Amino acid sequence: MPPVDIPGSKSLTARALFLAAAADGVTTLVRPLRSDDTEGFAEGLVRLGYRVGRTPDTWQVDGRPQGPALPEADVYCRDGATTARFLPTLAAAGHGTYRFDASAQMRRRPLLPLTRALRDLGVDLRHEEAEGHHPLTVTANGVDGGEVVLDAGQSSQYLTALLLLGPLTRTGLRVTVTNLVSVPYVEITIAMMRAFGVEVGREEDTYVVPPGGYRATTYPIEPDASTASYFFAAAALTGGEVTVPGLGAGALQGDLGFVEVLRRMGARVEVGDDRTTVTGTGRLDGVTVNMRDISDTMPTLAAIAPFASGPVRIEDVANTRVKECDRLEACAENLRRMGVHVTTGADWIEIRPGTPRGTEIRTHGDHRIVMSFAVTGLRTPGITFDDPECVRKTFPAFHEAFEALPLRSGA
Ligand SMILES: O=C(O)C1=C[C@@H](OP(=O)(O)O)[C@@H](O)[C@H](O)C1
Ligand SMILES: C=C(OP(=O)(O)O)C(=O)O
Repeated sequence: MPPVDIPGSKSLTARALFLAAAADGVTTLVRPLRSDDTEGFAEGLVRLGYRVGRTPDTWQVDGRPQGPALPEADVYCRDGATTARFLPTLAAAGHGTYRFDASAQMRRRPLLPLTRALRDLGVDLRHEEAEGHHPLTVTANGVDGGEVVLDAGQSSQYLTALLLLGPLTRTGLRVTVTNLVSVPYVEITIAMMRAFGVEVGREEDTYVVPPGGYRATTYPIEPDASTASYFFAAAALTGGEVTVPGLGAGALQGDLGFVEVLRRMGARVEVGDDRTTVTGTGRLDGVTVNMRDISDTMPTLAAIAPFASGPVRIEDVANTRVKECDRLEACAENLRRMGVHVTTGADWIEIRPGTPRGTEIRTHGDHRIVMSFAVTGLRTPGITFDDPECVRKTFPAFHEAFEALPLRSGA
């Protein structure tokens, strides 16, 4: 079957936009993700006074090492946590008054450890309503730098934001981290900072970022590995085969590791230099897996879990409760509505084998709940969604692309 064309990585696109805006010239992003999150990020840059040009396959950003071009701006971050956490951090390095707000969903999500760290660095940052949530205003006057301690147990994005800020400070930054989740996302950040000319040092739990700014470059965006997980899971579930070009052994994204979970369950997996193929074998074993590093793929696994021959237990995923929705509960709720036996704890979920019944999935406005249970729909007739279009966050054309897969089976 023809290879599946997966759109660009949300995480790489957001970081590349930040780095491009902060760099010392014009940066070109090649094949960026065009979705609500990344359009929102680019629009936020424009509101701050950056120039973002577009061709069908590229975005060009005129970097401004001195910070936003406008002395005042009001930025709406939509549902995007990368936008809502990275852009105020970028603005802090400039000079002006910048207000950030976000959707109701994003307003509920936390950012206090990041805003505390920014305040510890001398940034004047005020929350308008609830402490540690949007909306907020940054009255920026550059950042001197120094040392901060950060609890990154809810989100690695707090650490990424501070690392990205480091080279824009006057003296550099040392960030000591406790409880870090989603470690591979920090590795993406460090690799991308290197591509823009900055080497992050490491002394045990302390990340050391030198001052000196970023160099503009041309940056190709990998296909999104979390998005690819739905297509790989579809192959494993139906006995079909899916190849994704552009994601291979050299990929930056930890979420490609989801294929190793499918391999443990019985699928055939080939990770080449620049492509990955998953082939379903008809076997899908139960598994116990720690998903702390790859928790965006927890719902993908939960959605195929009832078809495994034994229980599927997913551990160490407490922070999935502070994503677009409480994903542990949303997965449990929807599986139970399908008649599947599920138990959950503070940071785990266990799903027993069963035969899911068709139902309307309660999406809670979460793109991953839709895309995950679309995979269940390959084997379960009658699955519909109360908000199918919330996939716009990362993959507006998901339904068309998924429908085009020749994988539907009752097998
Ligand atoms: O830095 C990033 O681009 C992301 C980090 C992860 O978040 P957490 O660190 O909050 O787990 C991931 O879930 C999110 O989709 C994207
Ligand atoms: C958690 C997610 O997004 P973010 O935190 O970037 O809003 C996600 O895409 O699954």
